[in-house]
Amino acid sequence: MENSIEYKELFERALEAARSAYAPYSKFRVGAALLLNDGEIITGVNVENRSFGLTNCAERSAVYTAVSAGKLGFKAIAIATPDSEYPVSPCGACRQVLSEFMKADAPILFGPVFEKAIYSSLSELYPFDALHELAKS
Ligand SMILES: O=c1ccn([C@H]2C[C@H](O)[C@@H](CO)O2)c(=O)[nH]1
Ligand SMILES: [Zn+2]
Repeated sequence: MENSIEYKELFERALEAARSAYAPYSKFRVGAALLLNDGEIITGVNVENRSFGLTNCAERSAVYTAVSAGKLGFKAIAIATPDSEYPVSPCGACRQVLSEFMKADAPILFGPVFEKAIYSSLSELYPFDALHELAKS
């Protein structure tokens, strides 16, 4: 499963999305690709602001785009950080938001390129959240 074509495609979509990142301050582009239960992929990018604290991460942009389109049921998420040498994992805020919508065993992969990506899961990145089952179809 870890090298499946499905995950390579998901990661490549995240990488492609990262080109649209709005990151003039950090110059650190991030793209995220959410895999829906029906196979559709929805992407998001980090959107920065000159008031730095208002920055929205790529992961949350993807989730909010999907939910705004009436789509729930997220199977996996890939996060591409092409400007980093090493994998960068989702921040705490994004882990909390992902936990609202994804099952504990949902795969989360992240890396600068697919070949260096780390395969993790929501339960590994955000443990002790198993009791909240609303919206996790
Ligand atoms: O997992 C991550 C890590 C960082 N960022 C963004 C926030 C900010 O715009 C830039 C630098 O931290 O990268 C994300 O979107 N997702
Ligand atoms: Zn984040």
